[in-house]
Amino acid sequence: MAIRVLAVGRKHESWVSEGIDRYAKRLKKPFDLSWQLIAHSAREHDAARKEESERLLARLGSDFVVLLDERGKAIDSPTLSRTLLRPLEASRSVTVIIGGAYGVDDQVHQRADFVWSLSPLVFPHQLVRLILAEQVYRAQEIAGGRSYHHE
Ligand SMILES: C[S@@+](CC[C@H](N)C(=O)[O-])C[C@H]1O[C@@H](n2cnc3c(N)ncnc32)[C@H](O)[C@@H]1O
Repeated sequence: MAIRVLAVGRKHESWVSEGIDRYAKRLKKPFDLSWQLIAHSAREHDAARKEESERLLARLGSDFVVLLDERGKAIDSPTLSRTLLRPLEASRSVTVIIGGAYGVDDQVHQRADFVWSLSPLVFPHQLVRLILAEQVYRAQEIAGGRSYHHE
C-alpha cells in the first residue's frame, strides 16, 4: 500500500521537483508517494473542470480518497498522520487529488472520503505539490514517533 497523488497538470517545475525529491528520498512504505499527472483540459472554466474531473474519477477505484481543496477541513499534522495511516494499515491505498486551475466538480467532492484544506488561501498548484510532499514526510515522522515534528 502506498500513497498516490493524482495531480492535474504538467510535470513538476524545477524548483518544486528539487523540494519534492528532498522529501521523497526520506519516505518509506507505507508513506512513499507516487505521482500520476493528469493532462489538463484544453477547454476553460466549467467545461475544463468537468473534463478533468471525469479523468480523475476514472482512475479512482476503491482507494481512500483525500481531495485537496481550500474549502475543505483544516487539520493539524498529527491528525493528517492518523488520517493517512488508518486506511494504509487496513491495506487500502490512498489517493490524494490536486485539482487544476478551476478545481474539481461536485462528483469528485462526493467521491472524496476526506476534503483537506491547507489554508483558506488559494495556493498555486505546483506549490501545493511541494507542501503535500513535506506534510507526508512529517506524517511519517509523527507516526514513527521521531523528532522531526515538535508540537
Ligand atoms: C490553483 S488551485 C485551484 C483553485 C480553484 N479556485 C478551485 O476552485 O479549486 C489548484 C488546486 O490546488 C489545490 N489547492 C490550492 N490551494 C489549496 C488550499 N489552500 N488547500 C488545499 N488545496 C489547495 C486544490 O487541489 C486546487 O484544486
